[in-house]
Amino acid sequence: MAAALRFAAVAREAPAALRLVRERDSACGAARPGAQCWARRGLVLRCQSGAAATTTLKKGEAPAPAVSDGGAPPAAAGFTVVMKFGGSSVASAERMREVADLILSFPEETPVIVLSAMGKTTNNLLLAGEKAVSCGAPKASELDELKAIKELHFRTIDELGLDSSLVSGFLDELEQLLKGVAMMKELTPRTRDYLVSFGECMSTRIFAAYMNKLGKKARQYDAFDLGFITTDDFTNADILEATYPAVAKRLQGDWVDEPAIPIVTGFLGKGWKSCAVTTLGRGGSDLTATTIGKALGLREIQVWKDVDGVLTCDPNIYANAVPVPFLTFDEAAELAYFGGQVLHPQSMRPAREGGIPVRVKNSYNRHAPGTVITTTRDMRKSILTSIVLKSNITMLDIVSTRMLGQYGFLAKVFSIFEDLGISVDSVATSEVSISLTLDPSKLWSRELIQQELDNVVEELEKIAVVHLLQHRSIISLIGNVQRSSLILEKAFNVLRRNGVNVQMISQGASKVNISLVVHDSEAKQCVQALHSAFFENGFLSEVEEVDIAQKNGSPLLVNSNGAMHGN
Ligand SMILES: Nc1ncnc2c1ncn2[C@@H]1O[C@H](COP(=O)(O)OP(=O)(O)O)[C@@H](O)[C@H]1O
Ligand SMILES: N[C@@H](CC(=O)OP(=O)(O)O)C(=O)O
Repeated sequence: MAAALRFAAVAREAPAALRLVRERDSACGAARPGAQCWARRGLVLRCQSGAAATTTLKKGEAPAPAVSDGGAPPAAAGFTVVMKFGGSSVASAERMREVADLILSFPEETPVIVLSAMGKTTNNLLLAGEKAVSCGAPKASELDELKAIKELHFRTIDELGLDSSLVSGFLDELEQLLKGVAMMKELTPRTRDYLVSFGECMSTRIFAAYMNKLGKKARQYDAFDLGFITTDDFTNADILEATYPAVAKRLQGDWVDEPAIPIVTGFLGKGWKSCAVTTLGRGGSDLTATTIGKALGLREIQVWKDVDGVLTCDPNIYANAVPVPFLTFDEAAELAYFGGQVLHPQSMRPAREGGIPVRVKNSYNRHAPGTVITTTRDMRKSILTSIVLKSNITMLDIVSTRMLGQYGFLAKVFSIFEDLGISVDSVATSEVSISLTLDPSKLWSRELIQQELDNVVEELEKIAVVHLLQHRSIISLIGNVQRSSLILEKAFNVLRRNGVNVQMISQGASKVNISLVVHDSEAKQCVQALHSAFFENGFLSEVEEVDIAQKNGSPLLVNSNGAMHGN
């Protein structure tokens, strides 16, 4: 009774806020009530009471696009490139001016523009949501992060000479939403996705308005209304196949009706069952861009960042990192998957499938050549391409309690991970033992981490002796694994000289990545030492010299520092 009274009192205080959260979390409480939902080929269903959830599609299977006439897309609109600008590129009015100028400096292109949220807006939204859960409704309007978001967006609008009504509705709704979260004392993954969508929804509206003010016709799109159809895995949704024809049809159709540069929200989609706003995982705007590139069959996909391309290592770990001019999709995907934050882990897939080059450029230094990512490249002179660090991972050493020659051990181990829904990163095996690392992003994004680990260990202990090793790092050496002996020889020399013991080694089937597991406390120092050995001390020319000597029949000599030279 007391609880009911309290609830009624809160509801009176801010009914709009509660309604918002309830709408979000109801069966189909999408951003647009009654929004269309993609469910069956040739049918357009209204999303009501989860009606669309009646189909039996599995994850990865594609529902049909939201087109009921089944017609071919209209004549190609002539889009040539997609240009994605990340949060750092559009962090202020000044940056938006710069980006507009950059786009206009390519008059020969007909681009589709994808934007992320301004600056640190996504982080601020997430933090505001988390604080709202425990701050109490009256304080939700006073959260520092909300103030920072309001201040940034109003100031940007003011400095660009635009109308504040472009974002004021969003900012009011955002405040109501945070109050709602505060009242409910709960932030579900679904509400979290809706919450962060405000960032991209506002940045794209501001930028489109600014382009129009400059006299360049632009049209804003929310990806969840454009045809980005995803799984309902809130906070980390996968894009479904139906997205490609839906997006192509809409963008091309609109262009034919009235040409205007599309300005699309990155990072967002629409869950195919829930019809609610979903997000593609942090940094997901890269994936939005490559998806549009493939959908339209564009000549090139450009991702504009705040660095001169993909670098030889994370510049925050080691400032001597330098740009890598060329990468293959395989190399870029491994680099992203193993922790290189410069690209979203899934973003290479559409580009690879469409055979569309991806160019990583610096919006702060537009003339720098950047990195070009393609299907193949000349590997003859390539040894190591980049060093990537993924910290704070968990490693498991699993030793079978059965005797040698028992079959089915690996299968049993992996079925335990499958049953518990835990993803494995790197693996090294012998007949009776397995060492493996667990994907931290999968664990971090969920609660009860320790409990999950305890469950894994408990299950595994039924068939094996298990050692759980935490605070480990994976150092991934991305490069030409045709030269793996050379890479390993050099790497182990460096690590030995630094007194580091490698705890696990794994070379994936992709043949572009050798992973070494070390203790977290040694990891950064290892990356720095490896970087200076491979990239800073003439290693490549040293190897070339040796290659030539070997071709000429002279023996290979290695000195006490691990350096090689021909005779
Ligand atoms: N190997 C790497 N090469 C380039 N940048 C990297 C690398 N590893 C980590 N980074 C970090 O990634 C950042 C760029 O990615 P991101 O923040 O997603 O850019 P944006 O938000 O502009 O899309 C860089 O500022 C850099 O700090
Ligand atoms: N704004 C989202 C999506 C994104 O791609 O951002 P960025 O391009 O700034 O990494 C995020 O911060 O995750």
